[in-house]
Amino acid sequence: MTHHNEMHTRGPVIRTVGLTRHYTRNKQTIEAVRGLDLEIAPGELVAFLGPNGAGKSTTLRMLTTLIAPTAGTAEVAGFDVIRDRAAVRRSIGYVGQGNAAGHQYRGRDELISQARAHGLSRGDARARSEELLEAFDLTEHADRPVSQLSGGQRRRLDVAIGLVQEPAILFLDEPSTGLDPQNRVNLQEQVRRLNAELGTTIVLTTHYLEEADALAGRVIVIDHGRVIADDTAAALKSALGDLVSLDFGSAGDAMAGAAGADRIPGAHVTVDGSNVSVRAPFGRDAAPGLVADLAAAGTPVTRMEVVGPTLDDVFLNLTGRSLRESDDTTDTSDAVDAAGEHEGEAA
Ligand SMILES: Nc1ncnc2c1ncn2[C@@H]1O[C@H](COP(=O)(O)OP(=O)(O)OP(=O)(O)O)[C@@H](O)[C@H]1O
Repeated sequence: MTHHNEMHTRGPVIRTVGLTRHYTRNKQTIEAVRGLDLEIAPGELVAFLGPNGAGKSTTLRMLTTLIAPTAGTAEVAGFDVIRDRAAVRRSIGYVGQGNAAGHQYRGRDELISQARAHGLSRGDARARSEELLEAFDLTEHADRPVSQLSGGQRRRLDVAIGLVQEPAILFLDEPSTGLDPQNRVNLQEQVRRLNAELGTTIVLTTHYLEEADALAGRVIVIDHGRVIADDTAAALKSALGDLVSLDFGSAGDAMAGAAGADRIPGAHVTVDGSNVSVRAPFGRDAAPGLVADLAAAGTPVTRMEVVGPTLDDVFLNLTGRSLRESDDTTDTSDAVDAAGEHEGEAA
């Protein structure tokens, strides 16, 4: 299969320079996105990871031409999001947080007609639609009008509609929100397949660490409208390193343990009573030697635990806040204005 949209560039498919978006609310300026410089190459699978309100959706909405930047520029598929809006739109697929499917149509018809509208042959459109209905547990609901589907079923149909179009570049805004774990797995599989088999460039937003971790080749961590980290999940995590927790028989032994741990390259050591925590790249590899040395010195470790870093640890290290916590807190403060410009979000 080939793409139906030719791009007129060979460089990055997405490039932003100083991309900025402000909102004005109650005479106050909200700097939702603050000077984003990004380059995304063809075929990349990128996750924007960040808490609620970080600016992920706003970024996606600018890249998909739904809202205009306040400042800066963005090119998608080689086209400027302001000057060549129509060309950008022809090159992309987008699944927003709202609903895409028309109410009166049956799910299957909606899928097939979207596939046809994006250039698939009648046969391919049918086959691909059935495949996606199956993948998202929608087969038995496919003949019901969309208006009669539950929130979760509609969400799955929306994601399926985004995937059926087979665009060169696909934007998914929190595609897994509202999906149960099994459907999340199905979604990830479908996204991975589009990326691998068709070379589709995929940019998705998520606040699920596990999803960014499992799915994306590249994780762009966004907080307060800025990029605070941009790398593979593996690189982000290994730069932070493992957490080694050591218990000792006494606080005195722990002090000796901390002194030993300090010699591990890149170690960040904290002591709490008779416990020593060591955060260090390759901490897992250094731990056995440290334990042996301490035993030989007469200050033995009584219990050791090694925990690999998570993306949440990465976020915590960069911001001083947990991604999960900041999620909750921002959520409440934002709730007041939730009715803003957003498309009606599925409950
Ligand atoms: N239409 C709007 N009017 C005013 N402020 C807005 C509007 N849309 C978003 N904002 C504000 O801009 C900031 C960034 O919001 P945005 O939706 O881009 O974040 P997000 O990272 O996508 O979070 P979420 O996961 O909740 O969608 C937030 O402070 C939000 O309240």
